[in-house]
Amino acid sequence: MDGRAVAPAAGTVLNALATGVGSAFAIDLETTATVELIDDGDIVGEIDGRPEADATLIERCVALTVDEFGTQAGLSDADVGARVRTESEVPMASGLKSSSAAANATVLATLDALGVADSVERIDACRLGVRAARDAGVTVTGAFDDASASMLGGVTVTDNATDELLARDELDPDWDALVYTPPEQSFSADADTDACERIAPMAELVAELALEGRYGEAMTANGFAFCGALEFPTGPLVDALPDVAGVSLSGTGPSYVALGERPTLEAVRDRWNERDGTTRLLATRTDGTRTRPTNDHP
Ligand SMILES: Nc1ncnc2c1ncn2[C@@H]1O[C@H](COP(=O)(O)OP(=O)(O)O)[C@@H](O)[C@H]1O
Ligand SMILES: O=C(O)C1=C[C@@H](OP(=O)(O)O)[C@@H](O)[C@H](O)C1
Repeated sequence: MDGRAVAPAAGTVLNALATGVGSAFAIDLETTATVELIDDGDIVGEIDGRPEADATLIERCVALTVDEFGTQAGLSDADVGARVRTESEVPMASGLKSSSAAANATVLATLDALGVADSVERIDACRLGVRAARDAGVTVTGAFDDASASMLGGVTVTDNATDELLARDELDPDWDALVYTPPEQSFSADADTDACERIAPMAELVAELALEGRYGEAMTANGFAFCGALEFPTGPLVDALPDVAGVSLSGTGPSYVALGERPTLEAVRDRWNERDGTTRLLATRTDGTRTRPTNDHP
């Protein structure tokens, strides 16, 4: 039994490391997961092109999904094994939610392989991936904000302490996303959480703006606050202002993301291109994670 699913990456409106409340939006960079269920009891993961990277997250996603839904699919989970593989356009540990995209794609691909993808609510599938991320130790809060944006598309606001969806909305359809990724990596699990918690009053203001639908202003305030706490440069934020709708450090960095109309973002791209690293102009996504036929290559 084979399954396949594809999930988008996301950018940050509000980093949840200060208060547990976070907000993110889906962007058009994708991770595809392929799951083959077999009966030898072992679950083995592989990350395309990254043999050294840790596949625990995707292995745990398959295991939890089979535990939860295998019986409904008529399987006895004791014997269920799997080969799971991800192929990804999302740079890893760069603040663009590679872990959420990998987890969502893997959970949905497993549900697809079990033949139950259409009978499981997407938000419940998302919560399974968040559990796997906590078990694999790749997250601080569980990152339900990032995971829900990637699973549902659009923009979400969540409370990661309770895995509650506080809001789901669509961004201005005229906005695209510009993403600048410096050459280094920054793993969420290594972030300075004490420094983030000190800026909780700023995060509370950002949450208010986000819950009023003022996503652009929210993310700019988030950007300056978290660049301060996590000691990332504010230069890329200033490069993008005042013309963009919003600009922020994405997650725990090192990427930055701006929202706005395409001509504005093209001008910012010229400035960000003078910095070391990669700049991408991407669509935002209103759709989230979805299954894909196994013969439909990415
Ligand atoms: N394509 C992938 N397949 C499997 N696991 C992945 C993939 N991408 C990321 N991960 C997991 O997520 C971790 C990175 O998560 P994190 O530090 O939160 O970065 P990000 O901000 O990109 O989500 C990696 O160490 C790996 O365990
Ligand atoms: O691990 C976590 O709990 C989180 C990590 C951060 O994202 P990145 O994984 O992109 O750094 C942050 O934006 C998010 O709100 C919560």
